[in-house]
Amino acid sequence: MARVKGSVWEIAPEDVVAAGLPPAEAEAFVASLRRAVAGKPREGAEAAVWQAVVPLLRPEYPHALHQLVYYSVYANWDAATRGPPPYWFPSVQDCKNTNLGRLMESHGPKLLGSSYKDPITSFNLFQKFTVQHPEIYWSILMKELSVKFQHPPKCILDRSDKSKEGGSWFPGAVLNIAECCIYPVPFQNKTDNSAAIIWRDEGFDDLPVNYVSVKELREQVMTVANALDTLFEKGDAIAIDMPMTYKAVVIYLAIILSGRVVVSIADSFVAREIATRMKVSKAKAIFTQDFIIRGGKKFPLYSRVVEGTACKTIVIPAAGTNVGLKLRTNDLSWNDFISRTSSIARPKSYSAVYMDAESVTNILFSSGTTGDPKAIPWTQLSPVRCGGDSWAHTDACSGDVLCWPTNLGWVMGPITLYSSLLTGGTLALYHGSPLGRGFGKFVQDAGVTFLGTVPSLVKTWKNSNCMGGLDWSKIRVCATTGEASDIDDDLWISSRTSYSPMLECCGGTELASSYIQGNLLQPQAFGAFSSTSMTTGLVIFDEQGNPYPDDQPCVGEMGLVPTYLGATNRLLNADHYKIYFDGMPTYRGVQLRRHGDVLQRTVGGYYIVQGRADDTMNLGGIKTSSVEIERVCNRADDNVLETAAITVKSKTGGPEQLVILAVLKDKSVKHDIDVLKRKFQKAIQTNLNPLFKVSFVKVVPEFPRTASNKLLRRVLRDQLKQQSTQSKL
Ligand SMILES: Nc1ncnc2c1ncn2[C@@H]1O[C@H](COP(=O)(O)OP(=O)(O)OP(=O)(O)O)[C@@H](O)[C@H]1O
Repeated sequence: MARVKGSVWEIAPEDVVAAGLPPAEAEAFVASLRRAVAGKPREGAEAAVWQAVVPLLRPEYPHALHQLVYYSVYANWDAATRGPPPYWFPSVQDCKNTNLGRLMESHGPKLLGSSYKDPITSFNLFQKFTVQHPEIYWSILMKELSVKFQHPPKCILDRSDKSKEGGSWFPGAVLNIAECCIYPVPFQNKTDNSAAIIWRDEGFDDLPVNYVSVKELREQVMTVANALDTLFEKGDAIAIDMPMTYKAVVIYLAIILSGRVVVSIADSFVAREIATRMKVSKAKAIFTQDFIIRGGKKFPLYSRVVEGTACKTIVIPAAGTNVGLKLRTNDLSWNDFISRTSSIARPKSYSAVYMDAESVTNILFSSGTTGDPKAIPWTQLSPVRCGGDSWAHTDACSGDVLCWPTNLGWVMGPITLYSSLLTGGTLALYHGSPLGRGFGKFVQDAGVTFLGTVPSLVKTWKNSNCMGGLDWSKIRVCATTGEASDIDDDLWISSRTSYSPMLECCGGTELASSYIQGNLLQPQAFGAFSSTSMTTGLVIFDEQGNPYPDDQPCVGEMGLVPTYLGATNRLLNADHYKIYFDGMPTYRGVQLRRHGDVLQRTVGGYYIVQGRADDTMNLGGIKTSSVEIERVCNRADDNVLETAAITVKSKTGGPEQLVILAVLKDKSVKHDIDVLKRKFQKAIQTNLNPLFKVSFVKVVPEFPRTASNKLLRRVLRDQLKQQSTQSKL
């Protein structure tokens, strides 16, 4: 961490040298810094000062220099009275060229009357309008996506059936959402020759990237759909357990195009987890690879899958054209599967199977952070929500190349697929590990314009410094999701892309989208969400279930207004009502939908996720969240990679005791637990509450995580509970 100054005016050449610039360059840098801030008020104008100095901060500069400037500019910013410090600002001119800005310019005056000013000034007003009139918003937005109905819906939202908490969306509509992804769309400038997918295999980092055109994608999807018809019934559930390669995307779309249901299983699961997911979804078959090639290593996949299921398995070779092992009698290699279309007159043509909007297209599983993973059916409405939210919030459109390293088994897989293919964008897929330089080189060579991440990935890139020298200048928007991000890691990635906005996204598999999300029409602050998403009604309530007023800073559990396009109305392995509604407070006569997150609404209307309600702790009578404590502890010592805060109760009862577990960056460096404890204690007392007392600190090699890499605090709590019987806890 760089030495931080009390203000940007105090930065001297020696600080810049200490941050890594050569002396001659440091002199020039400080001179331009002084010129940039000349005449700016020394107090209260941090945002203007930051905007003035950002153009000087080149992506290739050492991170310590970016830290020095950013933290010095905001050294005296009081977040309690001013909200989180903004680092990215929309301009009136640029925002009129964004998807949402254009939409607001065309419809704002009509919908909001004289209250409408421009997309920046009127953002909040417009968002509120979309909550009250989701039908109007979605009817406008549908014209921007490549969603084509075979029969149009009778209306957008029918609220008459009171037994349906979320209402009926698009009643009467008939379509096939996969078909909507694979045809040219003139108004999106999408032709048969446009790139639908760009991909590269790990290890081929110096070869040109590969392109799949819209026509090629369509023909491959249709061939697979024809092959599926030779083996399976309409409506069958077919699983995919393999990396998110371009072939996996072809298979995904073909299953849906042919009127079947995809069962998404992340490729990291062990045989037992595969078995559970196959059973719950009643899948008839599974697509997989012989191996997974990742980070230069070859991991068995087929053997894991067959240990988990007796279903027919279709095996794609991870490398080359032939499967690299012997298959069970009933299983098929990819080549044998495709050759089943050889007797079909036109194997590359296929008539899509049209279905109701509410038909299931995909069964996904939640991460299982709070308990057993839920089996979540996505209908044809869920992709509409994904595409619509990406169009509006991350500005996905024709010309964009979208990359979000993930898997079709995680919600971000299908979201990224639809966000690219329904908005006219191109999907970028790296077949290999996203942790190393090879991935970063792909981002550069594919011309990625939108880069999605999860916090652990950014942390790895930053700490290994593996992306040095790469040109990521085409990236115009970054995004992060999954768990709370680290402000300094976000600063790192934003600085690597000339301070493009790093949009926070937080939602759920069962929502098919984010309920809070950044956008390009509001100033962005690291680690904070600038708004609820379009049409999302959100209520933060106190422990008695009383809602806080909309415009008031507060902290509490949140609930959603249930009329939420794309959200589930059933689960396959649990009682939907019990999980999402039972015991929830009502708001304006409507029972809220549970999501389980604790949110802080700050001054200025930003949201900060404080973690799951289940992870809330009570320290000396004060309710606080683990995430909040971890945020300050992560920065308490340079050798701390990450921390987990949990509380334990002694067997005899009494107050909850705060335990901080830490993973160190350099595990070979000797650490002193008492010093670490003092540092955590000081950081918590200075930044959060002088009354919070750290009872115990433990250094561990790594944290238990869900397969999607989310910290499992409930497992840590259980482990500590067991240990506490013997230890001094
Ligand atoms: N950007 C983010 N910042 C903080 N937390 C996030 C962010 N994105 C997602 N999350 C957390 O992840 C949750 C959504 O994850 P997901 O849908 O996979 O289900 P889960 O809650 O992890 O699993 P389960 O429902 O099985 O417990 C959010 O509700 C939130 O708690």
